[in-house]
Amino acid sequence: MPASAAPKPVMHVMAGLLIDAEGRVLLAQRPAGKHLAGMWEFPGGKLESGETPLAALARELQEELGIRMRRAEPLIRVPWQYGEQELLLDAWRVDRWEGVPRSLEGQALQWLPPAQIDPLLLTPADQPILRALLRANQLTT
Ligand SMILES: Nc1nc2c([nH]c(=O)n2[C@H]2C[C@H](O)[C@@H](COP(=O)(O)OP(=O)(O)OP(=O)(O)O)O2)c(=O)[nH]1
Repeated sequence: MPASAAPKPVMHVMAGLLIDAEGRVLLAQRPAGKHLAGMWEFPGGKLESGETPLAALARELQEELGIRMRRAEPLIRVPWQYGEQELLLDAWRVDRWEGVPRSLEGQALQWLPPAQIDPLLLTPADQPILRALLRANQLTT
């Protein structure tokens, strides 16, 4: 099989659901010119080679929002496919951090109660993540 026909490796993407004291979650808007531009997502990004998932999440939150992640717990892993690219979207709840999240990469940010998020404004792969968050919240209230 020619190298070009080899399947692309699955892309492992970390997504951090920052939950504030009022139970709101932080959303970031994907910038113009990128895949899924204009859609809302959870801050995060791809693992770099040799990086552990949690180290990658902590790095992305530092780079994008300027915060130091202090506590995270796994929420759901969502296998997805965008065109030829297979993805594993690895979503964690982050409920403790240092610093005030701010936009360091020009992305719009907003805090919303999960029940008020319109799933259609999220990337398609984030819709199962939102459902998992709403389910988890129902179990704890
Ligand atoms: N970070 C993040 N990516 C997501 C989410 N939902 C979702 O479908 N994705 C997709 C969008 C991209 O196709 C892929 C990886 O996103 P990324 O943020 O690391 O990469 P990017 O497209 O911004 O590109 P790059 O400039 O960082 O290389 O994951 C999400 O909630 N957070």
